[in-house]
Amino acid sequence: MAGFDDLASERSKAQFDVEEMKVIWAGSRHTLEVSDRISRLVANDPVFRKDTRTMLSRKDLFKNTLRKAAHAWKRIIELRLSEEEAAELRFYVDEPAFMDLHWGMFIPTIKGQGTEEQQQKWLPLAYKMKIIGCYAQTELGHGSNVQGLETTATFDPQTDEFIIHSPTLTSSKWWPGGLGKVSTHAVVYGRLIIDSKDYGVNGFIVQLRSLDDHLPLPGITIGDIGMKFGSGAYNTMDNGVLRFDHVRIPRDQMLMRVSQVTREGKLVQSNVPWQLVYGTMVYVRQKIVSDASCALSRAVCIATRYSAVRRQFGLQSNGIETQVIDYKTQQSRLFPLLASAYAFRFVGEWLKWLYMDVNQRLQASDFSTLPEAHACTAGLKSLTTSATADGIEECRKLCGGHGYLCSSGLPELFAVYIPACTYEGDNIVLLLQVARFLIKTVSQLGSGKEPVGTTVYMGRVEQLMQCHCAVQKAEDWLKPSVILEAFEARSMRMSVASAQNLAKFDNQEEGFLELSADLVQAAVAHCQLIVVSKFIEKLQQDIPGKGVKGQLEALCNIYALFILHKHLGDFLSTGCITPKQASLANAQLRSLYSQVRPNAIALVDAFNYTDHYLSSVLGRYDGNVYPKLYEEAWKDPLNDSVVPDGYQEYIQPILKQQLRNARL
Ligand SMILES: CCCCCCCC/C=C\CCCCCCCCC/C=C/C(=O)SCCNC(=O)CCNC(=O)[C@H](O)C(C)(C)COP(=O)(O)OP(=O)(O)OC[C@H]1O[C@@H](n2cnc3c(N)ncnc32)[C@H](O)[C@@H]1OP(=O)(O)O
Ligand SMILES: Cc1cc2nc3c(=O)[nH]c(=O)nc-3n(C[C@H](O)[C@H](O)[C@H](O)COP(=O)(O)OP(=O)(O)OC[C@H]3O[C@@H](n4cnc5c(N)ncnc54)[C@H](O)[C@@H]3O)c2cc1C
Repeated sequence: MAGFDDLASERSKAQFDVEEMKVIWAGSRHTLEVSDRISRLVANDPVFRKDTRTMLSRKDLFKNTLRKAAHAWKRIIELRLSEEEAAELRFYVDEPAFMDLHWGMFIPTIKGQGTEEQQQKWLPLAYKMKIIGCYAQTELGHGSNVQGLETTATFDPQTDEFIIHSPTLTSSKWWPGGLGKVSTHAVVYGRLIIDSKDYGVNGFIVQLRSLDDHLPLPGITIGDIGMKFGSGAYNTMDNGVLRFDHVRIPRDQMLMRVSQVTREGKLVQSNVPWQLVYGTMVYVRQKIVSDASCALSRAVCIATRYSAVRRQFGLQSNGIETQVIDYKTQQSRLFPLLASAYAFRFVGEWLKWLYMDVNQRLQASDFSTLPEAHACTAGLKSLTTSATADGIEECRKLCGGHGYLCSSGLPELFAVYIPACTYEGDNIVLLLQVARFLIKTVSQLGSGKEPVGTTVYMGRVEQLMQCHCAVQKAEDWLKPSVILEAFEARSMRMSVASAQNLAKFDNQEEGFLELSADLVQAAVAHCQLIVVSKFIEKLQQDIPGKGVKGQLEALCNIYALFILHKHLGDFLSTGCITPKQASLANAQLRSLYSQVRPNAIALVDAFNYTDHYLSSVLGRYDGNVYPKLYEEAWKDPLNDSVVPDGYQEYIQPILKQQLRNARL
């Protein structure tokens, strides 16, 4: 049978130890064990079925999500799951819900921005889910511009309270997940006003709904903002609207780690930088980078398996057609995405480390690495989510017509994923933050302040502005030092050119706006360098398992040379490489595709995804695509009856009309 045989035969061709690659992908043997166990637990639990999701009405879909969330919480308690296991369970349940915001933003905000006393008061309630919280920052009129928020929190010294108010329609909170129908509490961001003076944006814990009957508290108007893109998809989430009419909260519900308001109404700044008010966004952006590798690898797994099962044209001697994965065009679209999935996995791992490191330093009042952490999380969030959103759509096209069916799993994955390019910071706005950081770094070169972290390479500005790529033959592109130098030189030269152009403006802010499109490209170049360099660093670690390191080297080179090929204009116009070297890079890329080809199925098997998680007929582990596609079609509610509802009202009259016309 086609499919079964194809995938079995592909697996037998693998030239590396798949089980060891699974460990590399998971991060450790322990993580693999946890993820494997929990994914099976979820797959075998009927409550977590997801095959009807795209066909449910919004109300039924939402109720179904509530049921799953409640069941997930019950299982977490019953099985005494650790935090790590609970997070895996949430991952494999694979349905955005209010819990994500409660655990992913509300709790981290209290931890990061609350004082010790505030943490002691609120965290136990939140951990036991006696309250459910969300993160209410964005407003109808302001999302990207956080300093432009309009909600006010005015201190009333008479009662020792803040009055939370929405002064305009555009100040209505708009978008927060979990807010619309579920959350009992929110961290609300608003302008702190004391004695008519505006002290900028701060976070406040506000109770929204009664803990007895879930009704909104007096002065609060609250609801869901409506259907979003795609069927199923992110519509499991109750993104909400919220307005305050002079709602009073006690003074101690302002999050006071960064600044405190005293009983007398005095604002006292602590020694931590005010940017910590933005801290939750740094945490979540870091998480989003790891999630990008999951979403991309999932799409790539589906497209790769299907490409080995699908056959078109080119009858071989045995009378069967060619597997589409053997077409070079298919490989040149698919394998860079496979390589990107691995690249994002490793840069995500590194970013997690960076975040932990900065957090530890913050606890010890060392704030020196905060700007670097902000630039890296913002830039990599932007780079990886944009590439993943595009990559999922490319995987849909790689699956031809069947990729457009919901049963392929790709339309819903795309619809769920694409808002990641917007939430936690619009991707362009975030790249502009990176650009500011780069321009600042360049402007400080030669001032005695050495660049640190991911900008260390800028310390070699003279060498990087002048160096010439040493490639003479295609294989030279396999040397990590050659690749690194080309990427460093490109990024350096683009940042320096932007800084030089900026210097021509009398007004730097005006210049920044005028040059912003170029600045964004410089930021992309820097972020791509980070991804390439972290992949290369990963390969310098001890990597056990037959053939594993070789496969990862091939993927690393594919990622780097694919990016070089895609952004050839940058590399050529900055003089980092010559046209001849570009064509050698392309030749090397083709040869790398041939190297990966026999291992492609094993490389996606290493993600260790269950069929439940993939939820794709095309990506099934056994490759049994056609019988299952056929079977799925019959499950559509339209096929419940042979003659459709509406036949007599709408089809029959047309047919009869045509009959009369024909007789005329
Ligand atoms: C069943 C139970 C299961 C349990 C387990 C569950 C597990 C779940 C766990 C985890 C899941 C995690 C995932 C969570 C789900 C994700 C869903 C997503 C939901 C979406 C949420 C949102 O979207 S929230 C809203 C996000 N909003 C934004 O991102 C707004 C973007 N805008 C900004 O960030 C700022 O406005 C901007 C930075 C653009 C501009 O700031 P501004 O102050 O106006 O000015 P600027 O001059 O540019 O900056 C000043 C100064 O500050 C520096 N800086 C800026 N930002 C930061 C920062 N974040 N950190 C540090 N520093 C920062 C900037 O560089 C400047 O510095 P200097 O140049 O002055 O040195
Ligand atoms: C699914 C989803 C879930 C969300 N969940 C939450 C949540 O839980 N809590 C919460 O508080 N918020 C949430 N948000 C809101 C989200 O954080 C904002 O939508 C996001 O920060 C982008 O802001 P915006 O919508 O104002 O976009 P805008 O800033 O209005 O962007 C519109 C366009 O303008 C461009 N633009 C904006 N500023 C600049 C600039 N300075 N220079 C150049 N171009 C610019 C952008 O690139 C974009 O093309 C969510 C959003 C979505 C889609």
